[in-house]
Amino acid sequence: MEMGSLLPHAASLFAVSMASLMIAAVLSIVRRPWPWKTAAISREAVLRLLGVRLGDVPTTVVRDGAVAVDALVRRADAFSDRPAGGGATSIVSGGRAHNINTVPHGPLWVALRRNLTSEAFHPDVSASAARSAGGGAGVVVPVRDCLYAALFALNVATCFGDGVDGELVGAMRAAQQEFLRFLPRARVFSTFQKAARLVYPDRWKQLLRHRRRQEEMYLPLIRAINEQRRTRGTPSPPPPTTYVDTLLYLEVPADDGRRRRKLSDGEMVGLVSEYLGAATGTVVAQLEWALANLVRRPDIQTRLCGEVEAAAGGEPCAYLRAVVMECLRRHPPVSSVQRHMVRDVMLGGAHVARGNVVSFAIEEIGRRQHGMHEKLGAALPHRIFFPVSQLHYQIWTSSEEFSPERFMEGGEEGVRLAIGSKQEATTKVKMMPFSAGRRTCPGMGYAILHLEYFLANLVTAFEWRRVPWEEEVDLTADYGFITTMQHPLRALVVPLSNDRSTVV
Ligand code: HEM
Repeated sequence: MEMGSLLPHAASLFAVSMASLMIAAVLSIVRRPWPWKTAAISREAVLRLLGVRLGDVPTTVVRDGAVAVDALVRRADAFSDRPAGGGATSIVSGGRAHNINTVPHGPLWVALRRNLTSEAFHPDVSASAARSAGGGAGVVVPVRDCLYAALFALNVATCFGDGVDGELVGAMRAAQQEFLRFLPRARVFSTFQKAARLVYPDRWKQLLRHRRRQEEMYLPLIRAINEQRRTRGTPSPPPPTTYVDTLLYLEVPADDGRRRRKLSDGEMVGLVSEYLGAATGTVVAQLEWALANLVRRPDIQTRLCGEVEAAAGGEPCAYLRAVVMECLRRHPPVSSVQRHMVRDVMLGGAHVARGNVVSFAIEEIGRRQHGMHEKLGAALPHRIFFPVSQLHYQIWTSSEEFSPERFMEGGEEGVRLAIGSKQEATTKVKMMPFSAGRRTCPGMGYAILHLEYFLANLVTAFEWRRVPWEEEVDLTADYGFITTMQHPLRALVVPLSNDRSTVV
């Protein structure tokens, strides 16, 4: 072989070896314990300095209701998918398995969502679970933890039935809360997962540990229900009475689009975790915000309690609904919703490229206050703002004030809670706490039922007062996965039936 023909070969060999050496060097640095941990500089900050943004995508923020509804409802085809990385099931399965929240729009989404709205929330299923959960509201000490325990127990009953051991319910609750606190950190695995796993090996192990714990708790219960169903199921299986029942019945489209298949264990665990998480955290946050406002405004509390007591016969309670609506407007538990763009679009005069994310600032839409986006943006890391210029603000009267009266007859006009269809999208949009369009929250009716039920009972059983030796209740928000009170509510709770007082 001539020297001339060897040279390019040697050069490419040299280049390959150098590249391998560099990759090995980078990996060995990345996998070593990071010295800057001790210097209080985060791994994310260093990677960002180097221009690496794992799990991050340029984001356009929409702060105007009309633009939001135009996109989410009228142009739903382009705005139907969320960005990847919203759930452990999809991350752990490398995008092969999903829950409702993460599955791309298509036949599987239709099947899973229809099952939740038409089967699990069917009055027969909810009623049987509600009966079994009887008295789940419990005793109120301390507010957030107590509400969480009560709502979680109720949702476990609607999910698995009433036979779940109390200790196991407690363990499931602790695991679910820990998992939800961890979930935002798993976002780095949503894109370039292999690289992210090398950079964050401990975080990846943590994610797998969370997932295993859920499997260990949920799968035996799911299998027991399946077994019961099979033994009772001759000649035909009994009608479903819980969410898990509906999932066991369900057949979803197979990948080939022609056949049907049953859900896998992984999918079931993900769907159960989604149900327990979505149905508990949001409602608890709303109830805590509502009670905090009632402590600050005894006049509203007195009117509410009076109305509920007078309506003991079961008439609708307009003021109770107004308090719930005002709470959803003023403190929506989900501050923004995101869409992953499947194609280039023009939005409110701005060009948004395929692959980018559009974030709809639904809290701001319900409050109509300039400057809010900076606060929300600061809480969500790595946001890039392309403000949409077309702002048709329909300002509420004193939008920061908690005023249920605006939802009573003669109050402010043009408010809709659900904006599902293209016809409805022509009405004025003043708030959208459950979002709008195809992926709007399927749990809206269920959530409002629970909010009214719990609130009505809490204000008629107790009086909620400010703790006299403490500061006024602080309404500062903590914009996490769900928007909660930064300083959990403490209130003096006086049972209305007798005179014992309890500080919670
Ligand atoms: C006050 C209570 C609640 C609020 C404010 C709320 C709000 C929301 C919002 C804003 C979204 C995102 C919609 C979008 O991306 O356009 C959502 C999605 C979702 N919510 Fe709720 N939610 C609540 C309660 C519930 C309950 C009780 C459930 C019952 C299991 C539930 C299940 C879901 C599910 C499965 C999704 C994903 C829907 C899909 O991708 O098709 N939510 N919710």
